[in-house]
Amino acid sequence: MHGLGNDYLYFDLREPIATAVDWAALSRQICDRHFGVGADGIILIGEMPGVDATMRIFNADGSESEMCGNGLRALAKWLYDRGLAGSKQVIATGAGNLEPEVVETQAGRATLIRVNMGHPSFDAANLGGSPLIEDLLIGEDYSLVCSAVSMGNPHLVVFGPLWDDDRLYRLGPVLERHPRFPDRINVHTVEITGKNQLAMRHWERGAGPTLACGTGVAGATALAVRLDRVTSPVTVEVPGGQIMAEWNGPGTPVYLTGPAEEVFEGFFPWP
Ligand SMILES: N[C@@H](CCC[C@H](N)C(=O)O)C(=O)O
Repeated sequence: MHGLGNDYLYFDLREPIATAVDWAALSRQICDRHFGVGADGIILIGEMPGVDATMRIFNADGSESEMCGNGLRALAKWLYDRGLAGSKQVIATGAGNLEPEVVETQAGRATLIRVNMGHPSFDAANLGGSPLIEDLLIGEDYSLVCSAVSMGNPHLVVFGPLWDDDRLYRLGPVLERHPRFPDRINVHTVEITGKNQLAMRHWERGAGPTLACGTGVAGATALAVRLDRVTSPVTVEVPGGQIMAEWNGPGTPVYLTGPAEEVFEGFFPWP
């Protein structure tokens, strides 16, 4: 399934499987776009009392993340389309219990999902001591003004004209592994394109360039509102399409509204 081209392979683990699986290794292997199926990561669907489902996400390089915004919308669609949950859901993630709601359907299938993504955190402690904005030194004599935000997972935002491929592919991996962020970080170039509009490109931790990053959109929108650069609601243009983000300031959660699509279903031959 995918949300705006940010694609994941989902494993339904509500019935436990007999084999012990190295999920990190499986993710690396199956997400390879030439030697595997190809995806930005894998998502494990599980069960737990009190919620509609649980979700774990591994990036294509095998690293595990706390959360995935596009992946969560697609999981909500999966549950809804199969009659496993209603339109208002609660899904347990590494970033806490989050609440997707199916807001549009076609022929009984979810097409648009609005998600309460939880509260953004600009708290220094979440990002290895990074303040809201700083001059991040890259190499010996080059620095970038960056902002950092956590949506359960960490994001670095660089406001300014949208980076071209050359800049994204050069700076993305360097910033992802900047020593300031020992757990690595998702990197976003963000251009303010209107009072209620942003354009973004992403270099994701563990996945590289992706067509969309939901938690990144949520975090960047909260930062842009907090810095008085846009007013909520905000339409965000990402390489894979458009998504809507809302944030009404400190003490309130970020909401994201966007599509999700299912591409195929199959059976995995567990050894
Ligand atoms: N694409 C996702 C985020 C996936 C995890 C991320 N790469 C990380 O390591 O934190 C989204 O839509 O939020």
